[in-house]
Amino acid sequence: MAAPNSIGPALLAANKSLARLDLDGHDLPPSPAPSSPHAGRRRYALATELVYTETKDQYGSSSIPIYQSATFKQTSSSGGNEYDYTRSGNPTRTHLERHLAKIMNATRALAVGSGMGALDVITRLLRPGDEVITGDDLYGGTNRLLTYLKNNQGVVVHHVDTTNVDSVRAVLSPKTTMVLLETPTNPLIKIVDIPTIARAAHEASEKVLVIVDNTMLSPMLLNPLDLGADIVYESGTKYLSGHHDIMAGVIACNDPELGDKMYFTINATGCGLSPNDSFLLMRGVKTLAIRMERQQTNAQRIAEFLESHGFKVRYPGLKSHPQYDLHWSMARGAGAVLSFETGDVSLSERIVEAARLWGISVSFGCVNSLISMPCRMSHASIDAKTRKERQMPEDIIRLCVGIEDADDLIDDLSRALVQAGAVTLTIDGFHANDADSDSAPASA
Ligand SMILES: Cc1ncc(COP(=O)(O)O)c(C=O)c1O
Ligand SMILES: N[C@@H](CCSC[C@H](N)C(=O)O)C(=O)O
Repeated sequence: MAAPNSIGPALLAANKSLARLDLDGHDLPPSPAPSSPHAGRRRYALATELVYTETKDQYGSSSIPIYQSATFKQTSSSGGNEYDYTRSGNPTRTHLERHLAKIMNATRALAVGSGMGALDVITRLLRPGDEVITGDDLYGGTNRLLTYLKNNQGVVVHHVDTTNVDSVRAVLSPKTTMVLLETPTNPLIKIVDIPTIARAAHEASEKVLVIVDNTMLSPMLLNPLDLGADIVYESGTKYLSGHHDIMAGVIACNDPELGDKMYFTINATGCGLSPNDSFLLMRGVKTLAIRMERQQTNAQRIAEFLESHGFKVRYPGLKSHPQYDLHWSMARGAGAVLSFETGDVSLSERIVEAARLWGISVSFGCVNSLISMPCRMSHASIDAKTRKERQMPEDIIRLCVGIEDADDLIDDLSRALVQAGAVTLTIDGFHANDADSDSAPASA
């Protein structure tokens, strides 16, 4: 991808002798070392930029060292060093944040201890009486935090069907301060029109911030800031790190004032990502392109396999997805999370429990494939009544596809489907068994 703007190399060279440079050879910002305002400039295709970083330490280290230090010595009693304390800033975290800003097409990125930590930092911009518009299919933890803010902080939260722009317009008002979107939604894989909603929101209220949770696609497949969002955040626990060995959250924006306000919260509350986890996230990000490529190829095959056997599959890589065109007008890929229904909760239970290669686990975006029942697991914090009102099928199974061999994954899923009694194995292959429900798989 072409760089939107590149820093003039001549300008950098001219100032080099005067400037104090950090590990990346960037001018050092004033303490406490926020991400550089020019961090988000890309020169190469994303797959290259994910890998390409320069550390310019005295040893020519090829990956960022872990500055496992809580405090930093100063040259005088009034300071004098870029970093004083890791809660306020740490060289490993700064290196990661600059790298993230670049790949998220942002001027500022901030790394915190989890995806929910990222949303907490963002929602601390809200004041009592502020109004938030968000979806009716949302990650359970997001729903929980918004409900807390509604019950305890005087924030008004409207849950509407964000796939319908008119439903959003109907509740937009000058009091709206945030519109919080997920696309594809977790777990119903509904697609939200970011540019149209962002335009409508900005027309309705000057102070509105359009926030996109990009956890399901990652910057590899979607850049919400380029589509009109003001802030993008995601759980770095998922695709960005890719191995389920850390918890992390990432926030990015292009407004320096907004970046400063969120940095203030991170420093004040102490939720910045640790040096060790910053290192691991940095390492994970480098393989994002190759992991995502493999994960989506696998996911596409599995979605087609299930659909061809009569299951109702939700995946934006399938032409049958009702918002296929909208998804592809915004995104560069379909991601690797899909869900399907069986028509029967106990049948779903049996399928999940019969799988061997697919780990029964919450989360997604990892190299391992996972299977789960969202209503009992990732979304159990949404009470049963609300789940029903929001039309979340209790039998829905979510598959989070990893990098294993696709044939092995399909074989294991086929075996689980047969063992659970969802399909019958005949001489011609698998045939879905009918269940007494509208959403049951049709007979193949
Ligand atoms: C869409 C989405 N957003 C945010 C989060 C929160 O991320 P974390 O678990 O890293 O706090 C999750 C999962 O937990 C998620 O699925
Ligand atoms: N017990 C956790 C559940 C985390 S769900 C993780 C992930 N976002 C997913 O969708 O699988 C909680 O209560 O938050």
